[in-house]
Amino acid sequence: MTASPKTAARPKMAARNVNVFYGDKQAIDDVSIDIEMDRVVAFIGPSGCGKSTFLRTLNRMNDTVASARVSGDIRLDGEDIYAPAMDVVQLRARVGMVFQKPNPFPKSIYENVAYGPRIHGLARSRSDMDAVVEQSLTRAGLWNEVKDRLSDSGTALSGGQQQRLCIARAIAVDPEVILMDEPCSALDPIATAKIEELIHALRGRYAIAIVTHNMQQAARVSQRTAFFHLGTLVEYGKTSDIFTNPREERTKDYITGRYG
Ligand SMILES: Nc1ncnc2c1ncn2[C@@H]1O[C@H](COP(=O)(O)OP(=O)(O)OP(=O)(O)O)[C@@H](O)[C@H]1O
Repeated sequence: MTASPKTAARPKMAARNVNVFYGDKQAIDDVSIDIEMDRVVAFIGPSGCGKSTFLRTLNRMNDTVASARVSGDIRLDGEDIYAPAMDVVQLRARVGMVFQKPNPFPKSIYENVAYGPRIHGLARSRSDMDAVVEQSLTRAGLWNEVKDRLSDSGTALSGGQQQRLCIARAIAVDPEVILMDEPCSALDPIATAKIEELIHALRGRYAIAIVTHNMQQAARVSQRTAFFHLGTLVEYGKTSDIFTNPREERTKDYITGRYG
């Protein structure tokens, strides 16, 4: 189905008629959606409905799965991200990703953030790099907690701090879109609240898509919600409408906890 709520926002990414197969098994069935600038879209739906698979099509992370095959059309600012000429390393800098389990490199806090800008040539000098690291950690809400121990290992931080470090790492290469795949599922409620505050703070600067199992979280952090079921996009619209007045019976059943 095609789903694009009436909105003045500019689509940053446009997916049309996207299908994903793992071998013979179809995981995503004809999904079309716009990901808008300055907004957070939450992908919700029961386990196995294809949320992560669809999220991963948006920066070609499915390329890393040998059996995965993607068809359809996905554009970033009008540019076909599956075109043969697309530089996938560049794409993944423009469309960054934060995973379920925080995965800092086994390197210093500073190096975790500096690594991407260095390989993308985004800092010309040590002082440039220092500025990028400070700005990224500040935007990720972590600077004050780590500024006096930048040479400590990233893996020595708490889980919530590690996840904010991973967000700083994504931010450091100046992305346009940030994809988050259940970023709080390994975190306690306090660390989760910090990530949710951070998502609010980042909203004006990036287009953000978040997969979450937690419907309260979807309601708190997103302005748009996409409900997936059995690989299809059942309903997409304003978060307040999806949660208070869904059009589809299947959406209503899911948000009222009838299944999932
Ligand atoms: N690497 C893979 N190889 C084969 N099948 C896969 C692979 N990854 C996912 N699938 C299948 O694709 C379907 C969608 O999975 P996906 O992980 O995208 O769903 P999800 O909605 O994110 O689930 P969850 O909420 O449990 O994380 C499932 O049937 C799953 O078993």
